[in-house]
Amino acid sequence: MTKQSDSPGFGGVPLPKLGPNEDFSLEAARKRLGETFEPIPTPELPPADPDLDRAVAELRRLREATAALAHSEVELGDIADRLAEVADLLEPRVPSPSKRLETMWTGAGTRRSNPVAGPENPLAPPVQFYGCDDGSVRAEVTLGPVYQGPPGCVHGGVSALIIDHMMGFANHWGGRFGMTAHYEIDYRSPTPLLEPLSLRAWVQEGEGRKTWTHATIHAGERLCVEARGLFLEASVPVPGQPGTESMLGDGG
Ligand SMILES: CCCCCCCC/C=C\CCCCCCCC(=O)SCCNC(=O)CCNC(=O)[C@H](O)C(C)(C)COP(=O)(O)OP(=O)(O)OC[C@H]1O[C@@H](n2cnc3c(N)ncnc32)[C@H](O)[C@@H]1OP(=O)(O)O
Repeated sequence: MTKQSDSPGFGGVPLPKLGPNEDFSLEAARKRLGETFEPIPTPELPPADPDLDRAVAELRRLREATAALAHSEVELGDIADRLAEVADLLEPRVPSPSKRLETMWTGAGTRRSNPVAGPENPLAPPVQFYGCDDGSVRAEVTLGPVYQGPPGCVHGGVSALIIDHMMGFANHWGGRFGMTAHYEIDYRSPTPLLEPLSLRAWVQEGEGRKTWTHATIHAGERLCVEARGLFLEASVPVPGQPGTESMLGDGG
């Protein structure tokens, strides 16, 4: 894959080291997370086109940059025109949103396109999860200003999004599946932007259709967020495939 160009940052503030720039090799991850683990045994997840992930990674750079446009010295009219040019080029050539919902459920679709870990989704940080021997899933991520809630801190809803997804992934790692039926979150201390956050989730208990799962977000040693969720195994109709139902968990 072509390396994403290094960004000098905007307005003199270095950009956070977001997912696409990180070294996701197993060795690097082991060093970062400091434990014995293997990556989630997903099938190979190659992009449909070798330049796909790079194109979306560039969109992420734009996302961070546009979030800072209001306080920049750039000529905004020119920027708006150039961005419109790219959008005009893309829009007529990409599938409709409903068609996209169908392709998301083929092959590695949901894993590559979900809003937390999907490399194909510009909204995703993206977070790369690893499955550990102890049954938990872990990840490390640094979030930038687009995810801000309180001053300098991650928006609570963004933490909830990440937590919901990682509990789902923990279920998957634990061989259990389900729709989120209920979850509760305690925000124990502010969750900082621009600092590495350690994410962890694990299945606490499973019985019949029900799975109870826990998750935490730490900044260093400090606990920022903890959550408990109840997941219920359920079949969901798959877009574009009438009569097909997917048990959550087999879509990747
Ligand atoms: C999604 C992508 C998957 C991709 C997979 C790729 C591979 C894996 C890789 C990566 C993992 C990705 C992870 C993604 C994570 C994202 C997860 C989400 O965002 S899910 C969307 C939000 N959730 C909904 O939209 C549910 C909406 N709700 C429903 O559809 C239903 O309410 C449902 C299915 C949850 C339950 O409905 P019923 O009719 O089946 O349940 P009843 O029969 O009423 O209850 C069964 C039991 O559960 C209890 N129950 C039901 N709801 C409860 C609740 N809210 N709180 C407490 N208990 C509840 C009941 O009291 C009952 O308990 P008693 O059997 O009597 O003991």
